[in-house]
Amino acid sequence: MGETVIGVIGGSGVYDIDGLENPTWQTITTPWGEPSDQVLSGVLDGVKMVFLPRHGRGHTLSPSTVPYRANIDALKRVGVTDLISVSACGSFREEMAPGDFVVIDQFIDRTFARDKSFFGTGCVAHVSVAHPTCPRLGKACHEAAQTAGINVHQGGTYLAMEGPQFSTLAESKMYREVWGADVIGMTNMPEAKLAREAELCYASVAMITDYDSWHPDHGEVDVMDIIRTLTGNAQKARTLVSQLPGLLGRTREPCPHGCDRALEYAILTQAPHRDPELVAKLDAVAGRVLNG
Ligand SMILES: CSC[C@H]1O[C@H](OP(=O)(O)O)[C@H](O)[C@@H]1O
Ligand SMILES: Nc1ncnc2[nH]cnc12
Repeated sequence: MGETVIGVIGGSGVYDIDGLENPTWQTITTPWGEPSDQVLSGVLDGVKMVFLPRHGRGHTLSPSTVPYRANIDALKRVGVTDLISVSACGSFREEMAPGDFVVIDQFIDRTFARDKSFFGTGCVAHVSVAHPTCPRLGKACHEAAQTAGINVHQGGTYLAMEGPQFSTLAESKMYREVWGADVIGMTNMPEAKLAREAELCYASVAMITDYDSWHPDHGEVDVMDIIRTLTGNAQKARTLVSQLPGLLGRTREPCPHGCDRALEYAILTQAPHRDPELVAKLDAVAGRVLNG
């Protein structure tokens, strides 16, 4: 049994969280560069919580320049065990309306201009992302959203696009009709893959802001409309987060789905052939298996 430390990555519109006891903004140094911002640490209902605004306070980082590896390393380094990502998304489903939340369970990764792994030459690892989110944590997010009175959908496929421009109409229709995606955003990849490599339980909550461009009655995405919906969504997200300590508890058992042991058999490079510099950089992410 270990201590629960809840991590929250706040997407567009979510630059802080409410109600933390002893809130402190702290600078975390990582071997992967600077995280998006300082992290806000504190205690909520007796459970440690750490918050990181994905685009930085003031929203200075674009989806392609968010330092995903530094962010995940920093959260792992400060002890996060259970990581919840909240993100503004477009919807491909009539019933997933602006203002609704969707607990994501699958991804289609269309991003191409980002570092996608902590591993590489000198320390090669292959983790499974067949089930890229933690079902236990996803269930807690669903319950938290219901308790918070949010119209929430359990399960959905998130298409991660590179951006920063929104999709063309042809892309929007293809993602929806041919590929079967439910929501679209620009940031959950490689975040989810990196969280798995760092052996973190990861759940993603999509906050729907718009119908992308496919919907005949809604026309194209308008950032002013998104921002209007985002403000209400951000408050709902903070209410959802405030329910999580009660649902997750102060202590945790090993993840029943194995998220916290994802690297157990994943590293292929034999010990004498590992690059000591890369191994040193992996201290937080993979120290459990490399130095254990
Ligand atoms: C607000 S418009 C597009 C912007 O919002 C989403 O950000 P996040 O996923 O961090 O909430 C989307 O991915 C784009 O970055
Ligand atoms: N339609 C959309 N496409 C990509 N990212 C988004 N974030 C919010 N709405 C979006």
